[in-house]
Amino acid sequence: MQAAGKLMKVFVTRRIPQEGMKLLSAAGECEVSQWDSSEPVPRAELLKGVERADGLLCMLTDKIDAEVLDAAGPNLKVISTMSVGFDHLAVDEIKKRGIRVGYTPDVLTDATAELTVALLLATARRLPEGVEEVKNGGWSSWDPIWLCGYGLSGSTVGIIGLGRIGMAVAKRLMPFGVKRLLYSGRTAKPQAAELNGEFVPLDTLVPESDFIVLTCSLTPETQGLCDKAFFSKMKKTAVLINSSRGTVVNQDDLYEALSSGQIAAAGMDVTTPEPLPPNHPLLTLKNCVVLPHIGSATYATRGVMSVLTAQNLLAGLRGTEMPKELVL
Ligand SMILES: O=C(O)[C@H](O)CO
Repeated sequence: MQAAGKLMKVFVTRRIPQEGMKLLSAAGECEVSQWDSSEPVPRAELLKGVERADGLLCMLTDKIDAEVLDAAGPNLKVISTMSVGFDHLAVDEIKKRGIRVGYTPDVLTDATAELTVALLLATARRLPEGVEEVKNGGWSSWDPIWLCGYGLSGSTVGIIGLGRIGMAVAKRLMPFGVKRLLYSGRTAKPQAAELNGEFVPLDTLVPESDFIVLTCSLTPETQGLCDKAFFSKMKKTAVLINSSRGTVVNQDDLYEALSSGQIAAAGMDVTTPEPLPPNHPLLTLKNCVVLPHIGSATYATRGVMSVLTAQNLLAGLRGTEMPKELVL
């Protein structure tokens, strides 16, 4: 509990939407210091900023490990991340020290699902290539065999990780005339029944899907899941979409699969590293569409995420129930 009149020390690792910052200052309970930049906080500044902090408001770009927790010291009660993913947090270390964690599930589901569908359509129907051809004079006439791609109608869609976002993606794709919805993951999901989703092993999903969508979390089981062996089982006409985490895909193997025609195309909103260097081999391929991790990037969603992150932080500081606490 806060001693009377004493402000809790909070470090915010980035410039965030003002709704969230307003909430923190309106609470009048914390002394906030902030890395006030649109670039990630350098490691040395993070280690300095977090010293003696009671609360840390961080981003998915900040690696919160034992070194950061040691630098913070024993006052740290709460870490509130402005993300639904938490693979950047050393959960075991955090749990050991009794620090609570807040995160932002649900509020970004619709925006992320919408972007995933947009990326799938853009990749399958070759939109970036088409736009480029219009600009560079490559469009000479309407051509019966030019810039053909793959459509969803009558297709089989395979979703790996049918959680909140996976389900929202599936709901949006079915009205395009998808014939079969397959999904793989740890457990069968009762909610998949409303879409006639079939829970199948990966060995079935991979060879039978026309579109494979990755919406799983990054875990030891999913790290490097999409590798040479995985791509060799996919249809040559299949499209891979990744809106989970970059390291679920082995990018060297993906490059091979795309450049050799082993698979048709890939659309990735997440990469390793982020940002992907502009000279990365994947960016030389026409059948690879890469976005800069913008799944949740609508004005409204980012505003709501910042508010929820601030609410979680304040609740953690007060020792009350958080709107969205990660159960460690
Ligand atoms: O984990 C998250 O929150 C997404 O990847 C970005 O919004």
